[in-house]
Amino acid sequence: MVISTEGLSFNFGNQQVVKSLALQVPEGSIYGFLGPNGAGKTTTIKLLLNLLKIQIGSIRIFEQDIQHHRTQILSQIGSLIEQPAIYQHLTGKENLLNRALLLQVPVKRVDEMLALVQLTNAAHKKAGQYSLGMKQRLGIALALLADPKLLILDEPTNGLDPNGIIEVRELLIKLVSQYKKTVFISSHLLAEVERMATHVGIINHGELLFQGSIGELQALSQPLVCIETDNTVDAANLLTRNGYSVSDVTDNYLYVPYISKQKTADINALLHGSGHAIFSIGKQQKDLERLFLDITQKA
Ligand SMILES: Nc1ncnc2c1ncn2[C@@H]1O[C@H](COP(=O)(O)OP(=O)(O)OP(=O)(O)O)[C@@H](O)[C@H]1O
Repeated sequence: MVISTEGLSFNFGNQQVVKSLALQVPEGSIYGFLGPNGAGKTTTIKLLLNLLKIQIGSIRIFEQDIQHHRTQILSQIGSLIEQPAIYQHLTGKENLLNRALLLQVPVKRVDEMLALVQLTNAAHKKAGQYSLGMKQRLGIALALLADPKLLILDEPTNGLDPNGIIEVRELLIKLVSQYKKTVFISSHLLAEVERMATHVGIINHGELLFQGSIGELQALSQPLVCIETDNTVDAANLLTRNGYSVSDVTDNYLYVPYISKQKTADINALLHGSGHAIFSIGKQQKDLERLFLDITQKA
């Protein structure tokens, strides 16, 4: 594991904002750390980066305890929390050159990083004139300058337009697939990370409610048969009278728990035989956003 925490808890005064967290972040993963606003994501990230002092529990990064190997571990982590620290009056390239000098990184990395985050054409433009998406990418380039093995990003897509979100997403996928990095990314929107995350941790009120691969998360949701028909209320009553349970009814659709292909065909025949027009019928996995809301609202 690249990150593993045990019994990690944190209080602000008498408010417990992180509760006995056991994070497991595998090497080479894009780990989506999800939770609604105020769930405790930023606090957890600050603990991982040693910006807040551990009160209870332990953190191991690269299989080493952060309290004993702080400098060594942190030199291998690139991070972006809240707004990237960018000098607005300097160009993108000057920002990177500045940091490269500070970190004693070979200057040729600057052009490589500009190319990686697709800012080569904007290298000589003042960072203050960058769009939000460009600033985030510059922030990621700054975080990558020292070639860290692990990238920790706190809500990097916050406030970006759909194009900006896609650009950041594609960059992160490239970092993992081509450059073998591990990426830990927090978000309050599942939709933003579900297309890139390989693993997910869902936190609410400081507690980890789910952790696993994206496949394991999907497997939690029960598949449904989604039926598009003319009179959904009548159709739902007919199905109920015939022993089917109906999960949901809307103006155009009704949903029945999926049992088997044969049962789906039986439902189709039953509705059709009773004069209902079936416009479409098919198996549907509950969408992840719904599942995310279910998980976070139960807590
Ligand atoms: N410095 C602080 N002093 C006191 N309470 C704090 C402090 N920082 C955060 N909190 C509280 O801790 C809780 C968790 O906050 P945190 O910022 O970790 O959540 P989050 O999941 O990152 O939310 P967001 O998406 O809104 O940033 C919140 O109730 C917040 O008000």
